[in-house]
Amino acid sequence: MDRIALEGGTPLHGDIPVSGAKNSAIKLMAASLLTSEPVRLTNMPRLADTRLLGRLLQRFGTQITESIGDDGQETLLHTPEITSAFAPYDLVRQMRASFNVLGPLLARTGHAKVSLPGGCTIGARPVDLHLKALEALGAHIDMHEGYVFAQAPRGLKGAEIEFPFVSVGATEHALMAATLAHGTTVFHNAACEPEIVDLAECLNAMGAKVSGAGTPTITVEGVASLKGTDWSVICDRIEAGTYALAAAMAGGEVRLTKVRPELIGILLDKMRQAGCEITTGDNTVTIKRGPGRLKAVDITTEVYPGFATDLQAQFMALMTLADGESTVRETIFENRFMHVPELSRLGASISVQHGGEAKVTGVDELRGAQVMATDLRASACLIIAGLAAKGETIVNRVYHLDRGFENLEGKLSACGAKIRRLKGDTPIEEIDE
Ligand SMILES: CC(=O)N[C@H]1[C@@H](OP(=O)(O)OP(=O)(O)OC[C@H]2O[C@@H](n3ccc(=O)[nH]c3=O)[C@H](O)[C@@H]2O)O[C@H](CO)[C@@H](O)[C@@H]1O
Ligand SMILES: C=C(OP(=O)(O)O)C(=O)O
Repeated sequence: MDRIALEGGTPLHGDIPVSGAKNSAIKLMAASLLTSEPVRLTNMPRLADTRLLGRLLQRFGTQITESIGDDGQETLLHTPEITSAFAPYDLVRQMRASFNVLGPLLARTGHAKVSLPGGCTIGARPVDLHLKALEALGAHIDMHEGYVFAQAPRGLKGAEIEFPFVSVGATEHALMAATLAHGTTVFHNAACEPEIVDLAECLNAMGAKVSGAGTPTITVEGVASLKGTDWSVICDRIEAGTYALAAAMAGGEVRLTKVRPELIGILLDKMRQAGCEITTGDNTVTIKRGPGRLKAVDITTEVYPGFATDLQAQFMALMTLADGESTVRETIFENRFMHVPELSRLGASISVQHGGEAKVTGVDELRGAQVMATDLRASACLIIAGLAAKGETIVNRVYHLDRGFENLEGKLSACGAKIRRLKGDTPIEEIDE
């Protein structure tokens, strides 16, 4: 398994282009199942998750062609016919969002058998809201041997659906299914994340009738069929935020390009409060940090437009070196502090309290050590910490990172970071060569 080696202490200078969003790309790929015509996704990130979902879609009969065009990397997905509506455990367990093929398969064919999902181990992450929403749309759902068996032989039908709490995945899942339902569906308490808007707009370009995406009430008038389209994947706000925090941690001056600054507004406010100098342009964000120490700032994760849970670990890394004590509250997932013991190996001072709260007391320095990446964003947090730690940090188990960050070493080393990938089982003693 690959590892990342970092030599901390070098300020970053340069441009970092932000890729298309993983969390949008994978839903858009699933949405392509809703039509027999080709869907061309541009500004596509090439990630372990997009590759894995591609393999799953191929099992259903999707033909996939990858190329490069005017809007970056492209993936053409074409499913003239669903040849199988079976999503096996081995593929679905590796990535939570692959469960979202259930709705499109069901809407298009009237039946599907999909394994219960896996994904980052940051909480129990049940799929009850997904299944209740599909049932409300008229699906008959059975579960046995770890599989969901769904049937709607006469098609799905529109319904009024109130989510008891906000779920990004359940909103996206039910939204896709509702596009082909008979009649009108209204979702209340829907998620408002930018990736939902991206999905809804792409579905509309395919001929769906979705309105209200980006607000808590989404209305979908079902249509008989959808057509193909070309769609540019929205920028990855989590990747953008991660590099903004990396620049703040390492010092120097970094300009993020191909980004929509308004999507990371809350993060940038928190970084300004901490003492970073931040300027935004139409599609750029510049982060500058001088030699002084940053100030401790508190954060609480919330649904969009609040502070993103997917940036909590990376922000905590920044706070480990800030002046004072900061409180980090995690309200979305019940087990998303797995990075804390790993940051402690680097010398951070953090105590986790009951109820999803961590107190971070800034220390004068971090020192390089071997650490273990436990999930995707935790991996990014360890990379950020390693950029400032004295000496060498080795991040083990980087396959998590490869799920969601395209060419991370390339992007950071282009700005002067001393970072490299150690392939496979390179012995630790060879690391200093
Ligand atoms: C692939 C993808 O887009 N992943 C993102 C998505 O995950 P995901 O879609 O899994 O996140 P949700 O918004 O659904 O989860 C929010 C909370 O609801 C709970 N829940 C969810 C569904 C359900 O049926 N029952 C239930 O109890 C979850 O356990 C969690 O505690 O949104 C999260 C919150 O912004 C992000 O951290 C993830 O990066
Ligand atoms: C938690 C994440 O991914 P997933 O939902 O696929 O596990 C993430 O992107 O941070």
